Amino acid sequence: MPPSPRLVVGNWKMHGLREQSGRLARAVAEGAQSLPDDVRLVLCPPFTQLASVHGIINAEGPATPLHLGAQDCHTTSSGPHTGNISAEMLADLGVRYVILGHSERRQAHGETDFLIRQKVEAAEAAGLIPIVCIGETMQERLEGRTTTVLATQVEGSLTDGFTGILAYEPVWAIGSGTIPPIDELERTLSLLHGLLQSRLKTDDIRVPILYGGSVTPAQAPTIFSIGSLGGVLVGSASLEAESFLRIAEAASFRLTSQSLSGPYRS
Ligand SMILES: O=C(CO)COP(=O)(O)O
Repeated sequence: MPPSPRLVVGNWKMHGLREQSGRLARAVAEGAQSLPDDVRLVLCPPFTQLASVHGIINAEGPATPLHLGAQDCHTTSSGPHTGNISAEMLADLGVRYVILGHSERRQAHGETDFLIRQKVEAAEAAGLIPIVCIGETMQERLEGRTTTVLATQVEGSLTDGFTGILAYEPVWAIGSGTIPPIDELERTLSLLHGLLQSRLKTDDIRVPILYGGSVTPAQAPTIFSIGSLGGVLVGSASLEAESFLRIAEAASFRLTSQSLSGPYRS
């Protein structure tokens, strides 16, 4: 059976005014048409650009490998929550994916695993695919607590029948220009697969695991040499069409077919 397409997700964070966002989305949409068919792209612009980016993606027609994602949602579908956006509102706009529990939200907005799980429930109820971020800080890593931290986050942030996407983003790697040593990353992915098995009480894990943190065109071939990797979550390098598309090209299994026998690919 051919492997599932890899996902290359661009998290634009709080970047992008109308003109620049439009230019970036159009360039990505155009480049996406010539990508290998085992790669899918997701653009996650700020809320203010979702509608216009949706228009640009839609203009490419239903067969486009490019989809729309948001960067957060509220736990409920509507109500007196000034300044918040619900999963239902996102779905209504044509959004398909939503990033939840990003470390920048965990740290700057005090988001807990429990809150994130409630958001995951809301996203699932609205028909969105949640991309749940987890990852250890440098201090936790130095204290040898990575496994415990990841186990707690997987246990607390995911719903019982979770069918979304898990993104492993070591906090210390984000924006640092550094990625974990590749053998360590491979071991962590294997660990996460085991944690998913016990959290979801099944050996048949279909949850793709993405890596995020300083993914660049230069690092991408090394990262994608891990056959079991479901894709990547890209920050800064997604703000330029050329670098984002180069990462997407490197995601194709055609380049990495020799390493497809990863430790837990089913
Ligand atoms: O936080 C990230 C994606 O969600 C990663 O950001 P960078 O790719 O800029 O390190």
